[in-house]
Amino acid sequence: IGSRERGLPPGPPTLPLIGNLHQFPMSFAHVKFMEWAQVYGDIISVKLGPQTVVVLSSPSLVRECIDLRSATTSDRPTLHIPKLLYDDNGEMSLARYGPTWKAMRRAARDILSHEACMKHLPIQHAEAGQLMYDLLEHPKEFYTHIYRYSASVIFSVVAGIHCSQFEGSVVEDLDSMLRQLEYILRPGGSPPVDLIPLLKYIPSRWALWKTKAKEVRAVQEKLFFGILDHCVDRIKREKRNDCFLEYVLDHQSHYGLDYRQMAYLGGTLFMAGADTTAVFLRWFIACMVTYPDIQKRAQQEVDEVIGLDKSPVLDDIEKLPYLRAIIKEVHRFRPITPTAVPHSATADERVGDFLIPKGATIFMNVWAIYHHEDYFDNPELFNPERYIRSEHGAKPGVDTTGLRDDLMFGGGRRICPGSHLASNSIFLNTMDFLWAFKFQPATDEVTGLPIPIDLNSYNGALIGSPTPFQCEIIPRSEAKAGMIREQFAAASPTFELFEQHTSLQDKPDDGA
Ligand code: HEM
Repeated sequence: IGSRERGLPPGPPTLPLIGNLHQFPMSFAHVKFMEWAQVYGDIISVKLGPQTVVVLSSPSLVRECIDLRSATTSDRPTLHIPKLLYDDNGEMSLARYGPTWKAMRRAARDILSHEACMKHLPIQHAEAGQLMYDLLEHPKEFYTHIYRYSASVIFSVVAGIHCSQFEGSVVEDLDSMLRQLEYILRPGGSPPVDLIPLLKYIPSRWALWKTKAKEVRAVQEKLFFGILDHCVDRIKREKRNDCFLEYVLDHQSHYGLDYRQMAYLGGTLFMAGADTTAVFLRWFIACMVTYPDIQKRAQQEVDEVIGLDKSPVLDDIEKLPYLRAIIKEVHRFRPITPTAVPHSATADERVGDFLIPKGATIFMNVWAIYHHEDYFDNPELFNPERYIRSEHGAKPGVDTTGLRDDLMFGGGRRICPGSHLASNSIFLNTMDFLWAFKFQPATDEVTGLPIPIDLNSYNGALIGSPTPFQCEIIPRSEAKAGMIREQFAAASPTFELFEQHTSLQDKPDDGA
């Protein structure tokens, strides 16, 4: 036990019984995996006791193992804490590859496909308008405004609930639950139960992680069931607003989902969709503040294409190659989920000379691929120009097999189903931001000097959010500030299609 079996990809030397357990990174896993890839190659294996972890660090390997062989590499590893929270298949993004996951995935696709997302554009536009208004009126709280925006888009589309404010709304409930979840999943938050299975049998009174998991489970149940109950109640009151959960309730037997699975399908979408888009937008702002010349050039492009007397619409993005290059570069430079979400193999797979054994956990190290010197010139430099020069931003003459601009959304059958909704938000918001505002460093009140943003400072968890930073967000003209206020006021009829109450404790207005 612990030693690397014959045929496995190479990796760091192992110790008897524990393998590489003593070296396995508890945070910033993408960085350690990349260091190992630089020594042992683009496919490595790491032993955690008897368990094998394979890490892929080249686009062609991701294509071969994750995309082309997705029939056998689309499972998820079973981990102790997620199991305490969701049993085996309760939560779609961690569910085993099987009938329950397939049913949830089919339902999610019906609301998140490219075509379906076109129907969500009016609410995305209206929400984007509120975000602009909030940034205009209270720019210092931009972290919260961005989070409210991205969560409220998902709540509107999935549950028909528009949250006009963070405080006292389901957005705040979701945020507080996600922070509790992060707490129990944090590195060192529990002993290595998955690696030393005997620990699972420690009685709850001595195993704090079990108590905490129970608490989070209860909070999630209250939130997810509360929202689904709310949709049922709305249908009964004949106040439908055509949200996704109403549709799933109507087609329950078609999807084959029970009440709990429907509630948790909604919950998965809230959890997977809110933080991710918000994190991208924060990185975008951080990069614009840090690189004023790039910001200026993008603003020139936006001004030329969109003009001064109208605000951007989604189709404008096609005419903005430089902004599209910036978006790709932000995704490359600071991928939101640097190691994606691990897959697991359901059969032995041979890759070149190596074996990926059945049951192995497979990471695609998006970070290592996007920072690979064989593919990208000076990968640590934020340089959108690379995407103007070549399609995937790669060095000239490099074999780009498998290099996709959407590697940050994962791959194979588990690829992110929310990518269209997320990309539409990102296109709309970044055009809006550049059209309306100038982003610049905050000023240190004592020294009077600009406060730089440290682009290397972020949390090393599954989602790599930049450490909270300050900046100044200034309207580019009074005329634009006026248009933002007018557009926000004009969005009221769109918001009225959704429920306006912001907390599950509030009683919805039944029009009686
Ligand atoms: C920029 C924003 C986003 C990024 C970078 C992102 C990234 C990812 C990644 C890397 C995965 C794992 C894919 C794999 O296993 O290969 C994933 C899965 C998932 N994402 Fe996203 N995501 C984003 C936005 C969203 C949004 C807006 C939603 C929902 C509306 C969403 C819903 C999901 C779900 C449900 C899964 C689980 C899929 C499965 O296991 O079958 N994501 N996402």
